[in-house]
Amino acid sequence: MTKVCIIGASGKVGQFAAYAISKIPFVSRLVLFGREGNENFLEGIKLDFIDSFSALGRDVKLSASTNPGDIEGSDVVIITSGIPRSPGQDRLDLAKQNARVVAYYSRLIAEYAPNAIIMVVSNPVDVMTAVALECSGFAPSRVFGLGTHLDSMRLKSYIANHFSVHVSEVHTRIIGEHGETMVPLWSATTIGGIQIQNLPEFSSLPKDDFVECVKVAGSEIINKCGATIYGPGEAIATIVRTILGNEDRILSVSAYIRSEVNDIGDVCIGVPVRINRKGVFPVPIRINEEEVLGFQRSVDRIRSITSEVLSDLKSESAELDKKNNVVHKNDLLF
Ligand SMILES: NC(=O)C1=CN([C@@H]2O[C@H](COP(=O)(O)OP(=O)(O)OC[C@H]3O[C@@H](n4cnc5c(N)ncnc54)[C@H](O)[C@@H]3O)[C@@H](O)[C@H]2O)C=CC1
Ligand SMILES: O=C([O-])CC(=O)C(=O)O
Repeated sequence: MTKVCIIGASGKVGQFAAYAISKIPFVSRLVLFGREGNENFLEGIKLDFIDSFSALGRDVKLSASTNPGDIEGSDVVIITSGIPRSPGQDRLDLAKQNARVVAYYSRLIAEYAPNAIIMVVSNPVDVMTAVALECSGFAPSRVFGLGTHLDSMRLKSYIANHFSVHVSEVHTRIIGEHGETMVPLWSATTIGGIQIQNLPEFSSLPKDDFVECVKVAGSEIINKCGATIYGPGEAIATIVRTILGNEDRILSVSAYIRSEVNDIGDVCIGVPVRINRKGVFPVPIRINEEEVLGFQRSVDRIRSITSEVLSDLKSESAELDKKNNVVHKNDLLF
C-alpha cells in the first residue's frame, strides 16, 4: 500500500501531476488535496479520474479533500500550491508570497504525515525547498524540490533533436538554480555513452543557444498558453516512481547540500542526488573551474533570497505571537 498526496491538486500542475501519478502501478491511494472552498472542484476532478481509471483498468483508492486528516499516512506529499508567475515575472518574484503557503503546508505535513517524503514544486522551487525543510523539521533526505530535473529534461530533448537520436541515448545534467543562473554540465553529457566533448560536432554545437532556450522555456510556454503543465507533471511522476520503486536513480533535484559540490554547500539547490524509498541523497561531485564559478554564482543568489525569505517568515511568526498572545496552529509559520 503506498499513498501519495498532492497539495494544490485544483491547480494546473497539481491536477496533471496527480493524473500522471495515478498511472504508476505501485500507487494504491491518491489524495487530491486543496484549500477550503475548493471541495466541489476537487470532487469533480476525482470523478473524472475515476472514469478514466475504468478505461485504463486501474484500481486506485482516490479521495478529494480539504481536511488535513486525509494527509495522514502519506508516503510522498507533493506541494504544488502557490501562485504561478505571470508573463514578464521572474520565478523569484513569487518568493515572499509562496513562502507563506509552503510554510503552512510543510507544518501541516509534519503534523499529519511525519514519515512522509516531501516534494516541493511551487516556485521559486529552490527557495521553497528550504522553506519546507525549515518548517517541516524533517531530515534533509526527506525534503526536496523539482529543481533542475525539468531543465535537464529540456536540454536532453534539444540535444537529442540536434543529433537525431532517441532521447534515451542522451544523458545530461543541469545543476544550480531552477532559473537564470542554472549551470549546464557539458562535462557530464554523453550521447550513446560517448562523452559529448569527444564528438567532432561538439565545437560547432550551439551550446549557448540551447542553454538560453532552457532558461526561457517556462516563460515561453506561459506567454503562449498560460502555464507549463505536462512537462512538470511528467517530471514529478518520474520522481515519484523513482522513490516508490526504490530505483536508486541519479536525478538532478533541489536538495540541501552540506559541501557535496566542490566543497560548496549549506543551501537547497539543484544537484545530482540518488533517489530511493528513503529519500534523496546528494552525490558528492567535482566539477571543472568554469562550472564551479557558475555554480557559486547560483548558490550565492539562492542563498541570499532564501535567508531573506526565512527571516521574513520568522519575524511574521513573532509578530503573530505578539498580536495574539497565543499562536494559533494555523497561523504558525515556524
Ligand atoms: N518547479 C517547477 O518546475 C514548476 C513549478 N511550478 C509552480 O507551481 C505552482 C503552481 O502552478 P500552477 O498549478 O500552474 O498554478 P495554478 O494557479 O493553476 O494553481 C495554484 C494552486 O495553488 C493553490 N493556491 C494558490 N494560492 C494559495 C494560497 N494562498 N493558499 C493555499 N493554496 C493556494 C490554488 O488553490 C491552486 O490549487 C506555481 O508556483 C508555479 O510557479 C509550475 C510548473 C513547474
Ligand atoms: O516557468 C515557470 O514559471 C514554471 C516552471 O518553473 C517551469 O516550467 O520551468
